[in-house]
Amino acid sequence: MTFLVGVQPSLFYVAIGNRDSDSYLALCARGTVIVIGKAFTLALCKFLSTYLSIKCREICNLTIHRLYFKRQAFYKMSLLGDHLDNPDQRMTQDIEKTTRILSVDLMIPFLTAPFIIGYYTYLTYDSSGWVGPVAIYSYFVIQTVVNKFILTPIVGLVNDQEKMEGDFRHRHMEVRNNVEAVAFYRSGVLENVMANQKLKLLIAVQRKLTEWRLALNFITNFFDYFGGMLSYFIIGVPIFITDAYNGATGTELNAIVSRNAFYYMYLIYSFSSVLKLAGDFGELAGVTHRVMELYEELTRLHSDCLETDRPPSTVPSSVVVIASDEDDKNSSAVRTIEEIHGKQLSLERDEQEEEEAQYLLGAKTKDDEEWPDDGVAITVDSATLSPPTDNSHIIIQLLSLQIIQGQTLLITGDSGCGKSSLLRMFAGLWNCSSGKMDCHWRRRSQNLLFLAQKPYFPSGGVTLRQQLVYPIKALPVEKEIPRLTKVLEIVKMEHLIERCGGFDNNIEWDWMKTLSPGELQRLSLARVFYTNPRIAFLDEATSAIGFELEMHIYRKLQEEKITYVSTGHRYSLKQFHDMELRVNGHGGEWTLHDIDSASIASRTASFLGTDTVLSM
Ligand SMILES: Nc1ncnc2c1ncn2[C@@H]1O[C@H](COP(=O)(O)OP(=O)(O)OP(=O)(O)O)[C@@H](O)[C@H]1O
Repeated sequence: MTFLVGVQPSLFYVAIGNRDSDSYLALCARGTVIVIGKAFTLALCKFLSTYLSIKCREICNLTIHRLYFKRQAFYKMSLLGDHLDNPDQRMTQDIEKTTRILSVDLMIPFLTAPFIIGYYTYLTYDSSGWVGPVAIYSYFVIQTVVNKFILTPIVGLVNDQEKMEGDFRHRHMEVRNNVEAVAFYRSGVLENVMANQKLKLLIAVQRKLTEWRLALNFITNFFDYFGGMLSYFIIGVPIFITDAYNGATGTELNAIVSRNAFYYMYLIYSFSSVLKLAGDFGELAGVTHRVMELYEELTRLHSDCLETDRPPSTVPSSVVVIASDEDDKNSSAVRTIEEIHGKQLSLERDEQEEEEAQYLLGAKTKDDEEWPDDGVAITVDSATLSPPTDNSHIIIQLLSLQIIQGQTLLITGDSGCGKSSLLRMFAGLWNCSSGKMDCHWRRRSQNLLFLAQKPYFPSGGVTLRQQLVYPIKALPVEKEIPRLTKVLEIVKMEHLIERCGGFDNNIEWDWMKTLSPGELQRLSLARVFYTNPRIAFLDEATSAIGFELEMHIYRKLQEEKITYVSTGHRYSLKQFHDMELRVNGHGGEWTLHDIDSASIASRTASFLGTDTVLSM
């Protein structure tokens, strides 16, 4: 199409020069059709390449999501992957940029360039002999060498700029997530200074990049415009030096000059376009590097997997269990991943994937029998625990104990002694540095449910039902309503039903910011009553709740026959536990002993009504 559009003026020169009105009208009609064709082709190319970039983005994002959400990789990455900045930015922006530059900006020019350059080289040779192609090719080589020198620093700077952008945005996210605390501290000025520091770093890199781009743009524009002149230098060769068109009339010469100029200019333009892609390549290299770093880090984390209670097959990141009543279990168990979540995209489809999905749906898997069940959930044998990033800090030394269904355990100790860290070890998030910890049950929420110290409620159109059944996925099942209402009544949060406009109303407000800390803790505990796990691990789960409500909740846990392992500071908690593990926090010392619940209950009774908090 470009060729037809390009030679059209030379045909006009002939028709107009010969005063041939019939040819002139025919050329007008032909020109219109060609332009329509060209416009349509260009629009179609853009459409297809954009479509391709969307598809590529989907594939890359789904692949990285799978690795990121699989087996707590996101946790390990935030804990151990300090050298990898802003994984969220890499997933949300860098992948989009990579696929857009690759598919929209680079692919079509790159695919078509060899054909265009080959064809126009032939046309140039045909009309000017070897002088034309040699001149244009030499011109291209010089341009490439100059570009190369400028492009190398640009790649590094693009990489830096992306990192600074991420840090800058992260600073603002942090303020947004903690608006209330910042307002209470009245620390707006300090936050301003810290945000400005990040901004300054970003602006400095952007300035440098802009300066290098000035040089790049100057060189590119210079070669662009000089290319226009070069085509006329070449046209002069057959006319003035080789006398090839001596016999041509003025009109014919006009047509020849117009046609040949188009050939040479288009060849030069094709080379310039390929070189202009160099800028895009620089940017592509910068962002692709960031995406690949993330991919490699995630692959490394999985090759070095800490989790041992699950077969090493990949658990599809988006597989979650549908809330179902007992009698629904069998029907939900036969659902495939596709039925539940729509088509899943998986590059390395795993044989065990379906099996894992069934396991998460509550169906028995064939190796379920391999898991012994004598009521012992966890055995810790001479385990020494340190934070993963600091082996010299010993939290607990040579700990030996068993977590058994039916036997409640209270972990006590001063703040920072390592109570939450022990739960991290039980949950398989941290490994013991020596000794052994075996989890005899599959770590799923129906067996072992962990409530973190800081409650978590996802936001963005999540319904009350979904919050209650988290971490499983809820479908609107009418008959579950009495059960959900009962669960809310236990934690005295039934007023939420009205506030949320029912169980299935999409809530737009931020749960974490709107509900009080006590309400958030009560709603977390509602999840325990809903899930009804065999053992619940409660990390200071009642610290923001009044004394009486705490007693009520622990009594309900006992009524529901849910075994629990709690951490906490309140003396009153002791009466609800059989054993106490006291962590001393000095070089990892600890003591484990039975609790005489009866005497503690009578002592606690004397405090009742005063809501006194006593340190243990
Ligand atoms: N990711 C981490 N990297 C390094 N050290 C950590 C990490 N997380 C916790 N620690 C350290 O491990 C120790 C134990 O922390 P942990 O959160 O278990 O205390 P805790 O007993 O639960 O405290 P609190 O009662 O205040 O909740 C602390 O000294 C803490 O600073």
